[in-house]
Amino acid sequence: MEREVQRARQAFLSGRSRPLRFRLQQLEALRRMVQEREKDILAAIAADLCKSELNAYSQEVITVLGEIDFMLENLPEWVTAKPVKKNLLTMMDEAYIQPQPLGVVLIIGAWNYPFVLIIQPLIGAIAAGNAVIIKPSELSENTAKIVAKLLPQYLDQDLYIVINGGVEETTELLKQRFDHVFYTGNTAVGKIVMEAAAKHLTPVTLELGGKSPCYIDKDCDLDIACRRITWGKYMNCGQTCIAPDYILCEASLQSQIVWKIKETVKEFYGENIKESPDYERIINLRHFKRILSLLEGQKIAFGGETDEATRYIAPTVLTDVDPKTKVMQEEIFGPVLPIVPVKNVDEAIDFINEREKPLALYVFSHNHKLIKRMIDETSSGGVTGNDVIMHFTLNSFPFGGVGSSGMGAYHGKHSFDTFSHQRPCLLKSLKREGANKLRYPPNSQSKVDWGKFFLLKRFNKEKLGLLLFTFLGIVAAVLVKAGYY
Ligand SMILES: NC(=O)C1=CN([C@@H]2O[C@H](COP(=O)(O)OP(=O)(O)OC[C@H]3O[C@@H](n4cnc5c(N)ncnc54)[C@H](O)[C@@H]3O)[C@@H](O)[C@H]2O)C=CC1
Ligand SMILES: CCCCCCCCCCCCC/C=C/C(=O)O
Repeated sequence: MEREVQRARQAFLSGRSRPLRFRLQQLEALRRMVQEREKDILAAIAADLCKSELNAYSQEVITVLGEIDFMLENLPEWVTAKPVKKNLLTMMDEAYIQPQPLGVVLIIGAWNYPFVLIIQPLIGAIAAGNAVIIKPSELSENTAKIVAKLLPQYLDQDLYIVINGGVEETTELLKQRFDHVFYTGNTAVGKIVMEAAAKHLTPVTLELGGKSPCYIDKDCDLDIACRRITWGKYMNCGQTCIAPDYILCEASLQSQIVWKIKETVKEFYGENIKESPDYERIINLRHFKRILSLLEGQKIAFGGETDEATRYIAPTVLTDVDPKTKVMQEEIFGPVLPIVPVKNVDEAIDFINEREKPLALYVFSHNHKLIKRMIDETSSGGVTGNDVIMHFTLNSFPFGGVGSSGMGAYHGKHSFDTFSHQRPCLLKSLKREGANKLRYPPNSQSKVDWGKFFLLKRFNKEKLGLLLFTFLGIVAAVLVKAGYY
C-alpha cells in the first residue's frame, strides 16, 4: 500500500501530470477507454447490479462521456492564471490566481453507481493535474475488477493507480498521507474517513447520503409528479443517493398518489416486474435484509413482494407512516417509499428542518412561490422543483451535500476546483521602494492615515480610480522623497 502511494507521489513529483497538454491527452485516453471498452464496462455494471446494459449506459456512461467532453472544452481556460483586482498599494505589481494541483489524491467509491462514482471524480483530479489512487467499492466487484484492468492500459500507470480491497485494505490505505481524500458512501464511514484524514491534516470531500424529502403540494399535476417520482425512486431499485426517500403531502392526497404511482409502476415495468429488464436487484443479502426490516409494522399500500434468492424487492409504497418508526429514522436506499401525511406546507417545512440536512430536496407544485419558499426556508445539498434526480445531470451545478449529507462538491468546474489549490501570486518589483516606506517602522499617525487611504479608499469608476491612484502614487513618492514621513 505504502509502496503504491509512494509510486504515485514520485510520479507526481516528476512534474509530468502538470502540463495542460498531458492532462488533455490523459482525458482523451480515458474517453477512448470508455468508448473502446464500452461492452466490458457495461457487462461489469450489469453483473454487479443486475442492470440492463441500456440502463447502465444511460445512468453511468453518458455522464462520464459528458464530463470528459466538458473538461476538454473548458480546461484550457480554467488552468490559466486569472488576474485579480488590485489596491492602491499593489497597483504597479502583478497579481493573479494560479490554480495548481494538490498532489496525490485518494478517491474512494461506492457500489451503487460503481463506475460513474469513481470515474467522474477521477476526471476532475486528472484535469487539475494530480496523481490519483482509486479505491472502487468491493461490493461491486465486477466493476472494481474491470476498472483495475482497463485504467493501466490507457492511462499513465504510475500517476493513476487502482487499489482494490475491502475494509481492511481501505483502513490501511487511509493511514497513508494524501493531499486530498474524496469519499463517496455512507455517513458512518464518512466519519472514519475524516478522522483518518485529520491525522495528516488532509482536506476531504465527503459525498454522503441521507433522507431526501419530496413534498407534493395540493396545487399540482399529480399524474406528472407521480410519474417523475416513480422514475427517480425505483431507478436502480431505489439505491440512488439522491432518490426521493419519502413523500410529505396532505392526507387527502395520499390515496390518489398511491394509485398513480401504482399505475406508473405498471406502465414502466409491466405486470411482471421480475421480468422487466429495467428493474434492478438489491446489491447483497445484508442490504436486502436491512430493507425488509424497515417494512415491519408498516401499512403496505402496494408492493412488498420479495425473493431472497434473487434479492428482489418489489416497488413498494407505505402509507400513514409514523415518523418515529425505523423506516423514517435511516436512509432507505431501496425501493420502499413511505408517505408521511402533514397538515400543510408549514408543517412540511418544520418536518424537514427538524431533521438532518438532506442531500436533495424535491418539491412539486404549480405554485412557483411555494417552491421558492421551500427553498428559502430549508437546507439541502441540492434541490429540484417539479422533478427528481435531474440536478445531478447539470455539470454547471456543484454536486454535494451539506451538514450530515456531506461536504465539498464536484462535477465540471467544481471538480476542477475541488482538486486544485487556488494559489494567490503577487509579484512585486525590487524597485519603487519609496512608497513602501509607508509600512516600515517607525510608525506615525500620518503613515496610518495614508495607509487607510491607500487600502480602504473605494472608487466607483474603475478609470477614475486608476487615474487618481497614479496621481496619488506620484504625490506619495514626492512626499516621501521630500522627507515628510
Ligand atoms: N453523495 C453521493 O454522491 C452519494 C452518496 N452515496 C451514499 O453512500 C451510501 C451507500 O454506499 P455504502 O453502502 O457506504 O458503499 P460501500 O459499502 O461501497 O462503501 C463505500 C466505500 O467505503 C469503503 N469502506 C466501507 N467501510 C469502510 C471502513 N470501515 N473504513 C474505511 N472504508 C470503508 C468501501 O470499501 C467503499 O469503497 C448511501 O448512504 C448513499 O446515500 C452513494 C452514492 C452517491
Ligand atoms: C436516456 C436518458 C438518460 C437520462 C439521464 C438520467 C440521469 C440518471 C442519473 C443517474 C444518477 C447516477 C449517479 C448518481 C449517484 C447517486 O445519486 O447515488
